[in-house]
Amino acid sequence: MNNPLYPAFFRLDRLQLLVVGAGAVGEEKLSFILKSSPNARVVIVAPWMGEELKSLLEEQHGAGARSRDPLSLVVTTQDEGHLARSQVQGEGQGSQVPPAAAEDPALAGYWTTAAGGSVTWLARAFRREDVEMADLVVAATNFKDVNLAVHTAAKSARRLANIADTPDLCDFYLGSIVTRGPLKIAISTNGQSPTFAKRFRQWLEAELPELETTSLLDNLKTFRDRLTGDFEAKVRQLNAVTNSLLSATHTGAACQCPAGECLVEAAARTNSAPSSSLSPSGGRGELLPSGGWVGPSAPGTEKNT
Ligand SMILES: C[C@@]1(CC(=O)O)c2cc3[nH]c(cc4nc(cc5[nH]c(cc(n2)[C@H]1CCC(=O)O)[C@@](C)(CC(=O)O)[C@@H]5CCC(=O)O)C(CC(=O)O)=C4CCC(=O)O)c(CCC(=O)O)c3CC(=O)O
Ligand SMILES: NC(=O)C1=CN([C@@H]2O[C@H](COP(=O)(O)OP(=O)(O)OC[C@H]3O[C@@H](n4cnc5c(N)ncnc54)[C@H](O)[C@@H]3O)[C@@H](O)[C@H]2O)C=CC1
Repeated sequence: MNNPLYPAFFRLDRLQLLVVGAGAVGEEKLSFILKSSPNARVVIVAPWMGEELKSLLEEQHGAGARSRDPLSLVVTTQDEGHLARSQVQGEGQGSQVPPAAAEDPALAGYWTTAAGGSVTWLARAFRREDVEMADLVVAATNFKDVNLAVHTAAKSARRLANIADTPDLCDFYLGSIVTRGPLKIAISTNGQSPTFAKRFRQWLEAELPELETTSLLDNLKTFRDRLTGDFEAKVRQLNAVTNSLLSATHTGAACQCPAGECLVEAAARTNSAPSSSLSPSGGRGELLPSGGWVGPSAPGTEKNT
């Protein structure tokens, strides 16, 4: 097996992303990026923008004609994750929009999200100095030579680059993404079958219940925050409760919590690790909603993992 990819989870609110090309592929990349990271800071460079991407940006923030005069754009949104046309302020929004983009005469669109993200569109062809304003660069134009020029510029400026039509030139691949509350799953097939990544994402989305997954992780956080003792004791106790969780899912069977109890307490008894006073609900038992974990079988139950 030759699959040496190393996954990492980027904080896109702390990085500047440049996407070159805004057609079908640019739209696909951006729709997944913005869905997963509505707080992302994105600059798009492309002479024209595809209708689907325009709709994604326009529909989600309501009406408003695109304008080349950024000062005529207005702030409107309230909803987290939704994009709204907003006033570009080179100085005030300096942390959001690179000054070079805010001052660019090609500025053709600007949207912000309530989550703190922004999308800035420069309607012109790529220039190699564009990479200077970015930490991460995605090239998604329909011209191989333009994509290659993006790669060359990114590499000479030591920026990380994704070149959508040439996996061999990519520093990183974009993956399929599943989000369930605090749980984020990224899927890659090492570039072999993006369609499988998409299908596997859809399967996970269907199998992983939103509410239960979220409440399980929220409760585990509460449980974790309440633990006392040294690092080893905490690891032991957390392994104890989650070991029981994995055992229940390993066979694919739903968890069999005794009525009114939960896996935390069952684990506390069988592993005699955390006392029931450490259970997140103070003994009432709410780690798992009644009916238990209904996700897919756990792939393995290695110790201490
Ligand atoms: C290497 C990589 C680089 C990168 O783009 O990061 C790459 C490269 C290429 N994709 C191509 C084609 C398609 N890509 C998709 C879809 C997705 N592609 C994504 C990622 C990646 N695609 C990276 C590897 C990820 C991995 O390791 O598995 C996903 C997961 C994430 C995302 O795009 O955000 C997203 C699914 C999101 C979702 O739905 O969850 C579909 C299906 C569809 O659109 O329905 C098709 C058509 C069917 C097919 O070919 O499978 C082509 C040929 C282009 C051509 O022929 O012209 C190349 C270039 C080549 O392989 O040479
Ligand atoms: N990685 C992936 O998942 C996939 C990659 N691809 C590849 O992605 C590439 C892009 O395809 P589409 O989006 O369908 O093309 P498209 O024709 O829909 O869009 C091209 C975009 O590039 C922009 N563009 C053209 N010249 C430019 C320049 N000099 N500077 C900046 N932007 C410029 C255009 O304005 C437009 O926004 C193709 O080469 C295709 O092989 C295709 C499917 C999936």
